Order: sequence, then structure tokens, then C-alpha cells
Amino acid sequence: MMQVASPRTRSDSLTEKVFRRVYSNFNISTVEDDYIVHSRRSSDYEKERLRKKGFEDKEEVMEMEQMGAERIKTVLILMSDTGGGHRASAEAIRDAFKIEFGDDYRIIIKDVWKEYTGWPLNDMERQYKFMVKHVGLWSVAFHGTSPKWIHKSYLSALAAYYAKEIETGLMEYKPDIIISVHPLMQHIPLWVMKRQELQKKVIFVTVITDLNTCHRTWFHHGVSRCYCPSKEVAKRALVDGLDDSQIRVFGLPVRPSFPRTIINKDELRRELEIDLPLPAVLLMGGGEGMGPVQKTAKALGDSLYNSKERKPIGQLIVICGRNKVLASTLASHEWKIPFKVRGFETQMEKWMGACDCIITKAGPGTIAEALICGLPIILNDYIPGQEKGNVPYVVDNGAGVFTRSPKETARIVADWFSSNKDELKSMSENALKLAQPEAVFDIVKDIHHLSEQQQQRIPVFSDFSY
Ligand SMILES: CCCCCCCC/C=C\CCCCCCCC(=O)OC[C@H](CO[C@@H]1O[C@H](CO)[C@H](O)[C@H](O)[C@H]1O)OC(=O)CCCCCCC/C=C\CCCCCCCC
Ligand SMILES: O=c1ccn([C@@H]2O[C@H](COP(=O)(O)OP(=O)(O)O)[C@@H](O)[C@H]2O)c(=O)[nH]1
Repeated sequence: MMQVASPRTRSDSLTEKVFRRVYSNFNISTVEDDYIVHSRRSSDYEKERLRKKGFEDKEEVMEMEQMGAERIKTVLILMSDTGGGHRASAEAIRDAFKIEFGDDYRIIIKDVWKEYTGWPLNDMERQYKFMVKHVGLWSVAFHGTSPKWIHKSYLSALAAYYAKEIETGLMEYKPDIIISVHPLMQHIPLWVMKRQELQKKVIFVTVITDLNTCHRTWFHHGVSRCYCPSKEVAKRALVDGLDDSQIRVFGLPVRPSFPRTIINKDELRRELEIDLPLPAVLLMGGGEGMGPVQKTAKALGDSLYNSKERKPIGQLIVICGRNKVLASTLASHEWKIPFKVRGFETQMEKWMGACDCIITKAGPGTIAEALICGLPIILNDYIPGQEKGNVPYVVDNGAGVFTRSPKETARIVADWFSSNKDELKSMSENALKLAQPEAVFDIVKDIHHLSEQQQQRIPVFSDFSY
């Protein structure tokens, strides 16, 4: 029985709620980004609710919906699949809204750029993937666009060029609340809102998904709230001119399905068909399977095998995310130790819960999740700019180590699984201390509070035009 305990205690009822949602058939971390399906389901549900309350007539139901009686609020979360972290945070927020407020909110996760605009905004995923493969290029782009006048003028130009399209995109969803979980999704929507005089009617908040050295585009002065995952980021926000009252520090939002009470590790291992007694290391490289994964896996294949006794001292699980080439290369290799290779997994909490430590590039999402699971972390790479500061965040807090060398990584894991178990244990404890499993709930509750405050200022039936 492994204890994965939250560093802060929380009311049983919430834990129970999470457990019920997570471990019953209700899979809260299912990716549901098909708007048509989603919105149909939500609006059907909304209508059903009104019908149950006695509004049988079709037109009456529609009218009530529009007027705002028992109004379900619409939350639009803006994200882009540049990396896997923005979507994971968006899903975390969606799931937490559902757990905390049931059907009071309708949550839509969207990349409005991709669907409504043209080049270069609609192609960010591909361009980002290309740039981070050529780290020098990314470094120039990241640091070169740091001055406000540079990114502001470029984004204003794009806003002006795609104004109509973005307006259409945002208006289609008629959001009451817009949440941006992406560094490039503040300026243009806020500009559109200003043009439409919607700033007082629609709440706009930013949830930053970088733990330390984030890009300055995150800090827009026009937001109601800027949720910073760490004190370091909050300091940067203040330096960039945001007001104290706009800033809240709760932590990085992680999907509520991540275990934070008691997890039976053996059961997870049985379910995932992982060897029960052998210590297990999880190796990954973000949503795209980046970093020195292949070399590290092979080095671990050697270091976790005791050739004198002809038996393994540990086992290896590699999650390759969307990197299919990596997955098939590793699958075709001969392994002397128990080994598993997987593609993109939707239940990361189970894989992390079943393992004893993790090796990853310094992705903020993976780090925050691993901390919640009490996993000591070996960081083996980082993307220059936004991920650089994640290394001291982990290492200085005693939750892990950094090395780029696959051989050194393999040696450390072998050490942890044999002669240096104490270090593994103390790092696991430090990881749990640093974890902020409640962050996502604190964020959605604060947004709910903002929304209630706003409702008191604006009549509920205000029919604002989009
Ligand atoms: C003298 C100046 C010369 C500079 C060269 C100009 C080149 C311009 C080309 C591209 C612009 C690059 C924009 C940089 C802003 C970066 C903001 C940022 O932090 O972005 C991070 C995200 C990715 O998210 C991160 O993923 C991580 C893991 O992979 C991790 O999860 C982390 O938590 C996440 O934050 O990056 C992006 O999304 C960037 C996509 C870039 C695509 C480029 C397409 C260009 C189209 C529009 C961009 C508008 C740019 C505004 C500023 C440009 C000013 C010239
Ligand atoms: O197969 C996978 C691989 C990754 N992830 C998630 O993708 C996110 C990766 O975010 P991170 O910030 O670590 O790195 P990025 O992918 O953005 O570079 C984390 O939430 C992972 O749990 C996932 O759900 N399934």
C-alpha cells in the first residue's frame, strides 16, 4: 500500500467526490474537445434541466435559456497543443469545475486560432514543434520577443488582421468567462473584448502554466486575475506591472484524477500488468516524447540488470506520448529487464502512481503531476526559455536531480533501487511537500467567486450583445 498523501489536508467530502468521479465509470480526464458534440450535450442537458423544472414548451425553454433563468454559465478555455501541458491544464480546470459546481458551468476547451484564423496563428503547433527541435532558433524567438514593444506590436498587427475571424470565434461560444492557459492568448481576445465593450461583462483570467522562467506575454494588464503557479512567477508578474490584486498564487492546475489520498500501488500494477515487487522507473518526454528518451532507455536496460546474479534490479516503463517513431523503435529492441512501452496515455495518474521515480524533460505539467504522486524526478533536458527555471525549482527543493547524460541518469536510478534507497525516500517526501494538488480547486473557486461578484454588479438578465 503506497501512501500518496496531500501535503495539505482537505475536507473528506472533496476527496470522496474526486474518488467517486475518478474511480467510478465516470472518466473525468477523457479528452472532449469536439465542440459540436460537447456543446450539443451541454445544451441538451441545459434544456432537460429546464424541462424538469416545468418549462415544457420548446420556445419557452429556449427563451429561458437565453434570458438567463437558472443560467448555466459558459466558460471558454483558450489553449493550443503547443506541447501537452496547456491541454492538460485546461482539462484539469474543466474537471475541477465539474467536481465543484456540477452543471452550473458549461466548459468549452478551444484553440480558437486554429479554427478561425489563418497563417501563422492557425499553425502554431507545427511551427512550435519545428522551433523546439532547433533549440537555438527557439531561444532567439523566445528571448527576442520578450520586450513588450516587440510582442505587443506583432500581436496587435495579428489582432487587427484577424479581428473579424477571432471575434466570430469568440462570439460563437458566448462565454461569460474566458480562461487563457496559453502565453499567446491574452492580447488578441482582450483586444476583441475591448472593441466589443465586453470587458465589464465577460470575465477574463489567465492561468499560467510555467513554473518559473515564463515568457512576458503571459502578463497582460487587462485581466481580472493572473493565476501564478509559484512565488517566482508572481514576482515576475509584479515586476511586469500587474497589480497585487490581480495576482493569486495557488499552484499549477493538475487534473483532479491524480491520486492525492491513498492509492494501492499493487492494484495499479496488477491493472497495468507491471511486475509487482520490482522497483519501477517511468521515462517520458512530455506530450511529444521529446528529449534523450531512446538513449536513456537503453542505458537503463543495462544499469538495471545485475549481470553477476543474472537478474534485474528494476523495471522500465516508457511513455512516448505522440512520438510514434520512438515507440516503435523501443518496442523492437531486446530487453533484459521487464519493460513496457506506451504511446499517448490518457491515464497518466495510474502510470505515475504505479512507479517509484520518473525521468523527464523539465515540462511543468509532468513535474507538477510527479510531485503530487511523490515521485523523485530526474530532469534530463529542458526547452530554453520557459522550461529553464523548472530545473532549480525541482533541484533546489530537493525533489530531484538534473543531468543530461543518459549514462549518469541510468547510474542514479540503479543506485536509488539498490544502495541509495534513503535518498529515493527523502526525495519522495520533498516532492510531496512541494506538491500543490489543491491548486486547480482553489483556482476554479476563485473564478466562481469573481463570477458571483460580477453578477451582483450586473443584472442577471442583462442581455449583452456579442
Ligand atoms: C528581434 C526579435 C527577433 C525574434 C524572432 C522572431 C520570430 C518570431 C517567431 C515566432 C514567435 C515566437 C513567440 C515566442 C513567444 C513564446 C511564448 C511562450 O512561452 O511560448 C511557449 C509556448 C509553448 O508552451 C510551452 O510549452 C512547453 C512545453 O513544450 C511547456 O509546456 C510550457 O509550459 C509552455 O508554456 O510556445 C508557443 O506556443 C509558441 C508558438 C510559436 C509559434 C510561432 C507562430 C507565430 C505565430 C504567432 C505568434 C505570435 C507571436 C507573438 C510574438 C512575436 C513577436 C515577433
Ligand atoms: O502520453 C502522455 C504524455 C504526456 N501527457 C501529459 O502531457 C503533459 C505534458 O506537459 P508538460 O508541461 O510536461 O510538457 P509539454 O508536453 O507541454 O512539453 C502532462 O500533463 C502529461 O501528463 C499525457 O497525458 N499523456
